[in-house]
Amino acid sequence: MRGVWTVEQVTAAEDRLLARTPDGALMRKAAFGVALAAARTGARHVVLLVGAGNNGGDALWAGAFLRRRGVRVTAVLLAPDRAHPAGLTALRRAGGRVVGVDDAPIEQADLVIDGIVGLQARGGLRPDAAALVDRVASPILAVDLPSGVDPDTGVVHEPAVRADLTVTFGCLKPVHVLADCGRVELVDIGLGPELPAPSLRVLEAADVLAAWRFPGPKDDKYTQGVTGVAAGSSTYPGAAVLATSAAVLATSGMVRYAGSAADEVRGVWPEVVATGSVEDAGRVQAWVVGPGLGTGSSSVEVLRRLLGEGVPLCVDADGITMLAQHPDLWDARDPETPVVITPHDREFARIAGHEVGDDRVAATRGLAKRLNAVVLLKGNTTVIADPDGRVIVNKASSSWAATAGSGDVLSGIIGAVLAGGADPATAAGAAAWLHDRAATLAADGVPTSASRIAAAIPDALRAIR
Ligand SMILES: NC(=O)C1=CN([C@@H]2O[C@H](COP(=O)(O)OP(=O)(O)OC[C@H]3O[C@@H](n4cnc5c(N)ncnc54)[C@H](O)[C@@H]3O)[C@@H](O)[C@H]2O)[C@@H](O)CC1
Ligand SMILES: Nc1ncnc2c1ncn2[C@@H]1O[C@H](COP(=O)(O)OP(=O)(O)O)[C@@H](O)[C@H]1O
Ligand SMILES: [K+]
Repeated sequence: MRGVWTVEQVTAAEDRLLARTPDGALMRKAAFGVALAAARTGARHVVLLVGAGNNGGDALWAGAFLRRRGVRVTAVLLAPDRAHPAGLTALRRAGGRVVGVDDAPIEQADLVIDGIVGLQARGGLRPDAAALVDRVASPILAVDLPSGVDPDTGVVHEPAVRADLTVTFGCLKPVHVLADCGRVELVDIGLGPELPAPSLRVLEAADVLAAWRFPGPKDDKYTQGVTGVAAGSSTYPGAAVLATSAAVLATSGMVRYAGSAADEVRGVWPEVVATGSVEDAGRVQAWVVGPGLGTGSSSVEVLRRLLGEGVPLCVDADGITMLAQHPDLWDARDPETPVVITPHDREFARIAGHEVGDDRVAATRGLAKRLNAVVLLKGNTTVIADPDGRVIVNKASSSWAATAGSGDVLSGIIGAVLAGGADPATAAGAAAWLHDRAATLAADGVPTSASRIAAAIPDALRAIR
């Protein structure tokens, strides 16, 4: 698990660290990390874009270190009267060239270092900076974060820098897990002891494995957690097959299916215990409800019944629409029963009563608190919020999951991990992580489909075991 801290948290921690470190030491440490990363690219001529603050200071100091290694360095000052004085002196002493915007040798650079703005960034690039960035054809190394991208929300305020590599300091900030920063390198500046509990978390392979339930010598088909799937309709039997497939492939215990697509499900998966209705389904340890289910009165009653069963529930697709249309459905639920809802943006708007907006983390966190449910907001970056305020973020490794029915697969995986007994937010996070890997594996560089994503679940799991 990796932690992510907001600008406010980082700034407070840096203030405490600054108070007990010699003047300028932190910046030089940070800048040295930038210089090392720049040197590793093999660039012979580095152009620094230098803004008014400490972010520009980092770039200037990095330029000084690079110059001492024999690299040609030209600093372009965007705010000449406010450029970091010590950094500027260091660069000049090392033999670096300093020019104004009009003389920027952008086209001659092998590497451009973006020191325009850092943690204090507000809005997009100003016109003079934007005009320079527009001319860049070489790789760009962003200091701390790509300028023009909001540090806390990851919103890209055009025009913005598109970085190939971002070198950040002390800890990851939200921008690094919410936006495209290229490859992200973290330089240790000793901030760790000053940091509070992280604002966001990113799961790693080991966390995903730990959330999964694998059979041991004492297990049988029931003890690993039975997953129930209530999905599909005569119009959408495919959703039932997809969600069930994912549940079958994600766990080795038992999967029950209840609904009107029992024949279709049985035809694909003879091992699934399929019945026509949830009343006849038998006991499960978690339910997936909603994909392709429809929103008519009988579907509403299915959802009401399952919300009252007292087992963890993943509510997706039509299930979310029904919760939005009939808020009284929540009354059927014991508030202690974990519920995970998995909206995409339009479903989010339906159930929240407002658009997601720019701050996807805040929106997801707010809805989770209001509904007392885990909310998984889908997209290229999936945000998972627990009602207690904890948030997991999963940035996709590819966009191949943007294909019809892949959400049904995700809900099946979530149900399986929930049935295995994982904490609901962790289950949702681990499922999103694995779903993304399965999509990337299934695609292998060319378009794929939801069935293939489901079929790649075992390979995705095998790759991390
Ligand atoms: N505080 C510390 O201990 C450390 C800070 N470091 C660096 O310091 C940076 C933060 O420095 P600052 O607090 O000086 O702030 P910045 O360098 O982020 O911002 C500088 C100025 O740019 C202005 N600005 C905001 N948005 C802009 C935009 N879109 N275009 C142009 N200008 C804009 C701001 O109003 C501010 O006055 C970090 O990102 C990091 O690079 C590092 O040296 C590590 C240590
Ligand atoms: N651009 C994207 N990059 C990566 N993953 C994506 C992207 N767009 C959607 N996804 C993922 O694909 C799945 C789509 O789910 P959903 O919108 O419910 O589709 P459907 O209703 O067709 O099943 C979600 O897991 C979502 O996070
Ligand atoms: K920057």
